[in-house]
Amino acid sequence: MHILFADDEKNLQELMRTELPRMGYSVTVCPDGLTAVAALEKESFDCMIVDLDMPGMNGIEVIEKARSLRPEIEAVVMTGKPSQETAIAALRHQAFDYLTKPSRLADIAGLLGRVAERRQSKRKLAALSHRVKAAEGGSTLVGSGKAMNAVKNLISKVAPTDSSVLIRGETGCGKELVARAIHDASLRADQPLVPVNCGALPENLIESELFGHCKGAFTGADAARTGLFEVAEGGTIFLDEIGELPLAMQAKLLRVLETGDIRRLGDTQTVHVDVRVVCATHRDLEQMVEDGTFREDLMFRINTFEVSVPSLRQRPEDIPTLARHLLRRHRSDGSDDNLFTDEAMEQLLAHRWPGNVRELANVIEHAAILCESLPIGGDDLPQHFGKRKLRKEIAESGPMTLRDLEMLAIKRAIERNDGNKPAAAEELGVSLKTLYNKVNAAEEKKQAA
Ligand SMILES: Nc1ncnc2c1ncn2[C@@H]1O[C@H](COP(=O)(O)OP(=O)(O)OP(=O)(O)O)[C@@H](O)[C@H]1O
Repeated sequence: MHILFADDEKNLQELMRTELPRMGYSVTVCPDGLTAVAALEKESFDCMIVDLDMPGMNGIEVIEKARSLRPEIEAVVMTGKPSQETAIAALRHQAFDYLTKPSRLADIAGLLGRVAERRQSKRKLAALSHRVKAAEGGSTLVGSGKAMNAVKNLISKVAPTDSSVLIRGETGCGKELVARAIHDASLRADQPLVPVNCGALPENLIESELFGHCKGAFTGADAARTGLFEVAEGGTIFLDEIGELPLAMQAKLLRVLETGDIRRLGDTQTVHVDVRVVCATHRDLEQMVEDGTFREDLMFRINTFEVSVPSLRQRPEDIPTLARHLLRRHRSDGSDDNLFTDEAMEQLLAHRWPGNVRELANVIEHAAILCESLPIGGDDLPQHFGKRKLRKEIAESGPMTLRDLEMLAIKRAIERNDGNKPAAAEELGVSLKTLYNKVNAAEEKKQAA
């Protein structure tokens, strides 16, 4: 670590000049606050140790200046006249620690070891966030067709408020991405966004996951655990698949949303949390209310605003941009305006996408792996796109007899299997003999005609 040491005591300056390098750190020693600020303007430091009482500019003023010049720096305050006021001032300026003089070198070494650990954790966290972002593909909502623009417009209006939002849409259409976009455009953007998949949590664990538990609250609760509502403090909790929440939990969630107070399992005290709630579902909540499986009061509480994310079928105009964007998650080669052949793009546009953008993302990943050099061609797409081609041919061919239809399916299966008839028969679920009989019968019919 590179350390800035600022103190007007000459003997301390000398001591640090020799001892800090012996501990393995490089150091710049300054005799007063103004020189320290000048050093901060010139280079970056991992940590600064500043004396509180220095001529010209005191330690707190130096820290204040450092916060704007080098926001990442860890600050340690040193003083020969400790007082409650100076300790509070140091805390307010987010000082890492507060040392009283005279300090033992062993204490300073221990303290710098802790600073180094914190720097390392911060770096690891930054690297992890970077990896998570890369894996999730960032939070950019791709799509500029009318339907998607309406969604973006609504997001920009609701994001800055603190209202609850209910995001609706088919599976894989981008509900979580919309939740991220709402969080990122809100005043809570610097605080955590905590996604919870209510459908993936076992019923007996939901309460402790959301609200936490005390040690010994139930068999197996060997240690206290912080719930996700507390983890999201100051930020947003995203309750995905809210329709899957059991009725008993719905009642508890409603209470939390109304009071902002949570109670850890096994605790007698409540804790107040400041968390914005964004929920999502692909289920028909109104129908669930009618069926008695979703509480009406909870539905009213969570849907102050509703954002409906269109299915991919409803916005085919976004498929080319989305396909290019998703391909760029895996491939950086090729030229942006020639990433897919016309045939491949036609197949993508003709598909119905029941799994929406997630299905498109999977298809593109598959193609990105298979395709050696871009553009992606029709053959790089998964096999079921061939079946889709069949559906398109049927749709376009006008009236057909059942026999014609059967022959078309046989022809395409043989093509797909590169002329391998046993494989085609297996795919069609018939014996090889039946396949030959049908092909021969069709040939005879053709010749007779
Ligand atoms: N408009 C979009 N722009 C870019 N990527 C998108 C878009 N919509 C969805 N995706 C991508 O598609 C995948 C699925 O999206 P997401 O998880 O947000 O869907 P979901 O509706 O929350 O799914 P589920 O219903 O299964 O919870 C993700 O990889 C996401 O990045």
